Amino acid sequence: MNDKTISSAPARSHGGGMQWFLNKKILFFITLASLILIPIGVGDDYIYHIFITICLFAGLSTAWNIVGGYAGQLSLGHAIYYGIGAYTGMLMLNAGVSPWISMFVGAILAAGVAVAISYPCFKLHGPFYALASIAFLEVFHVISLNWVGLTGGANGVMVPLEMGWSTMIFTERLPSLVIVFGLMSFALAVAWAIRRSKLGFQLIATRERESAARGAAIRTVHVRLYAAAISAGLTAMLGTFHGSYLTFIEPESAFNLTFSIQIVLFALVGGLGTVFGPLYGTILLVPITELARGWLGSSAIGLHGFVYGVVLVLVVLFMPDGIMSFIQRYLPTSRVRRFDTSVESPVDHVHLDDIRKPARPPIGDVVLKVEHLDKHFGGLHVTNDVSFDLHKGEVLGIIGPNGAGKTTVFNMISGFLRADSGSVAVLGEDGHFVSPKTPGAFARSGVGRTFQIVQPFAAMTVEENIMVGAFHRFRSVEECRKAAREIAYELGLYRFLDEEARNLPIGGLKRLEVARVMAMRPRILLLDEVMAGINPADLREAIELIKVIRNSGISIIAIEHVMQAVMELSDRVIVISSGEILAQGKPEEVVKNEAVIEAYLGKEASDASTE
Ligand SMILES: Nc1ncnc2c1ncn2[C@@H]1O[C@H](COP(=O)(O)OP(=O)(O)OP(=O)(O)O)[C@@H](O)[C@H]1O
Repeated sequence: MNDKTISSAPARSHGGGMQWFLNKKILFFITLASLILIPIGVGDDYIYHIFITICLFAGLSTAWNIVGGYAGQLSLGHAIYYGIGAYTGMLMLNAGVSPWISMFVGAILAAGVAVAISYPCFKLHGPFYALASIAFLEVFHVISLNWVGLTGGANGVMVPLEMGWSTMIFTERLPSLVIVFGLMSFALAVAWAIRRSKLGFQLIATRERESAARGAAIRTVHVRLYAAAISAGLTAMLGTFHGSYLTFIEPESAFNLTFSIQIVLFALVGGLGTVFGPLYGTILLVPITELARGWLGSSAIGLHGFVYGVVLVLVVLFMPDGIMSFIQRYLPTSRVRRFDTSVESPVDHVHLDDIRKPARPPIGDVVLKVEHLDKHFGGLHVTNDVSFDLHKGEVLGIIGPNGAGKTTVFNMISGFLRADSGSVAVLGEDGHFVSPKTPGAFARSGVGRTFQIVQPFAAMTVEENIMVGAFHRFRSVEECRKAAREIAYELGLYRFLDEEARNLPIGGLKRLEVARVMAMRPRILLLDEVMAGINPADLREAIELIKVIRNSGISIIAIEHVMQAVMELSDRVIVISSGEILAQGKPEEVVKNEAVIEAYLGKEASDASTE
């Protein structure tokens, strides 16, 4: 590995000339300070109320964004958790318990409810998940209306007006502003920390490509449940505060769909999945609607809906990724880059001269046993009694006509498909064979795979994509980042570290696919047509690179149509045709096999392959 070039670069930063007076961080701190200082400076109760509302919704929207933006689960039922927090606070205050305590009780209750609701619902995606979340909101609305003994039914719950910090009820507005500002800042800090943590990487990877995330050993359901619980807990804490602020709560306002939609809207307008987008979205929308309401009075009932609609249309037209994308485009970041992509070398090419080229070790014992795999899709018998072994350090090529069932076999030996019958056993690190069942279990037992149709985490940078794989091996973000840079360097992706994966050309995406899997440090590597569609120069590099990987002792199974690669790399070749193993043996033998020539290669290709 070439650490020297990677880590010794001088620090430099993004941005142009205006960085000295305004960047994203400074804007953020000015914004936060304004939320406290403007109302204090103006001293007007109504302005205080507007700023309290901004902080409340910014906090709620930030909390929602953890599950809606990071995890990509479009919940329209978040008022459930707000309502749970508000009712818990009110009921416990009536029983003499301070909101400072009930806030945490409400958060725990809401987190529990979020897990119970989300677990079955996470199987639903997009609009179906949104509809399910609305249905649950309605259930809570109906329960709160009818459970009169607990919630007071339609009459709601009031609290005695005992002023003070212990009850969170004040005659002045400033203490309420300070509390809600603190809660909003806490929500922002949690969202910021999550985005930089392993959980944040895993949530976004899950949102972008669930199958690739599962292949990288991410427990996709677990990470989304953590997100749901954290998001619900934060929402409930803000609900408890708001209950005390209003001193009254009833089902219509607590479990309200419009309220839920407002929370989502602020995050959408600000920038879905960004840390500070919900804050800016709220700051844009709440004052407009509140001021319009104040100026137009009762003649403007329902006006906020109109205002939201207009702003949403404008944002979709002019800032489709939200206000944050606008800020990111025009304001430099103060982030100091920890690597220098200006290194002189042609880093868009593989550094075959620089990277370790260990001598090839002898082929070892069996590391993977595939026995009698059978798979049907409806009436189609896709895999019929497929059995083979893979040895340590061996490269096994799989070839065959389109639709022969090669990828289906891959899916069964990486946990993405269950075989109808047959078994797959992987040699574990402890020297015993295990039979994993899920993609995560396969990954944990050392099997890493690429996908025929590349599966990048499009909205993440190249570095982040590779880090997602590295999290399988390393705990700390910095260790993962270092490992990701080293692998990016070796695979010729270093110059693109900061580039979003969606901007890479197909050759780059193929490399990224391999890089992510290599970051998992697999002992068995499954490559599904990684040479397809790349140019001859890249093909040469790719073949050499796979030799380096093989020489490091990793066992490889490669589905490949590019015969040059098959012939040069494979120690053994299996030919699959119509779901069955048609032939197997050394590459030079297989290409002369009459049945293989007939079914797959054709006479000319066979002659060319043996030349
Ligand atoms: N989920 C599925 N449901 C139904 N049929 C499927 C499914 N997946 C694959 N098939 C079918 O199974 C057969 C084998 O597909 P598979 O992708 O395994 O072939 P392949 O050998 O990898 O082909 P190629 O070289 O074109 O990638 C094809 O006829 C395909 O249409």
